[in-house]
Amino acid sequence: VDIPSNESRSETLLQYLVTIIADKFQPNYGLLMLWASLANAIPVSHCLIHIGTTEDYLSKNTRVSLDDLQEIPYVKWCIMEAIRLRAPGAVTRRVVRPFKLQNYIIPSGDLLMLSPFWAHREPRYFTDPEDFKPERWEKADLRKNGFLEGFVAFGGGKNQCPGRWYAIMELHLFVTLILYKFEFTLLDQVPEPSLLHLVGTQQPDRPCTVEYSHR
Ligand code: HEM
Repeated sequence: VDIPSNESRSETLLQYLVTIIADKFQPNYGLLMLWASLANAIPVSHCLIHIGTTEDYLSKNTRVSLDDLQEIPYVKWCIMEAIRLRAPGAVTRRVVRPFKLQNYIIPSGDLLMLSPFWAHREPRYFTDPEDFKPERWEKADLRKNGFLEGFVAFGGGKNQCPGRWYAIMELHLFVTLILYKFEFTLLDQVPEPSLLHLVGTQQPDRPCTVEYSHR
């Protein structure tokens, strides 16, 4: 599909991403979008709206190197903040040996669960936890693969998600490419996330229309 710049189209951005085949790099990013939004519950759209309406550094580049990504940490902070706010609902472990936790003996066979979603709402670790504040990630040593204290979206211990840095790098690249290619205008107010979909596939609590065009 060869799309002339600025031509208006009726299909959604997601439809467009899934069907384009003109550029050898694009189909993978379309699929990645689907994977990220459907499988990992990351509100990339929120992140796009935020960056698209607050940042002005995007040019017409269509190729992005790892060095380029280092120059735009703000996009990465937005991604980390999106992951923090919409982290997985629970990480589960089966107890194999009884052990004492405070005053309780936890018997073997029990399931222990940690909720990254709720843990990320702990004000001791994240001030104004419900707010989308990408700047809080400035303190994290992301270049050296360090997270913020209290951030457990990828679990922990020896079974911590082995795909975490790959996932973050791909999202960083994907969001950056989308913003290089498209310009977004927000036509509605930014909706709240639907309370019926706290984890899993995200949905807004009301329609949110965004106009997009080729840069
Ligand atoms: C933003 C995206 C992602 C999130 C939020 C995420 C989150 C998680 C979480 C919470 C766990 C459980 C960790 C634990 O039990 O302590 C996990 C495990 C795992 N993840 Fe991810 N993940 C993501 C992307 C990926 C990707 C892209 C891959 C593969 C390329 C991947 C591969 C795995 C595997 C293989 C495990 C099982 C590890 C084990 O049990 O030893 N994940 N992930």
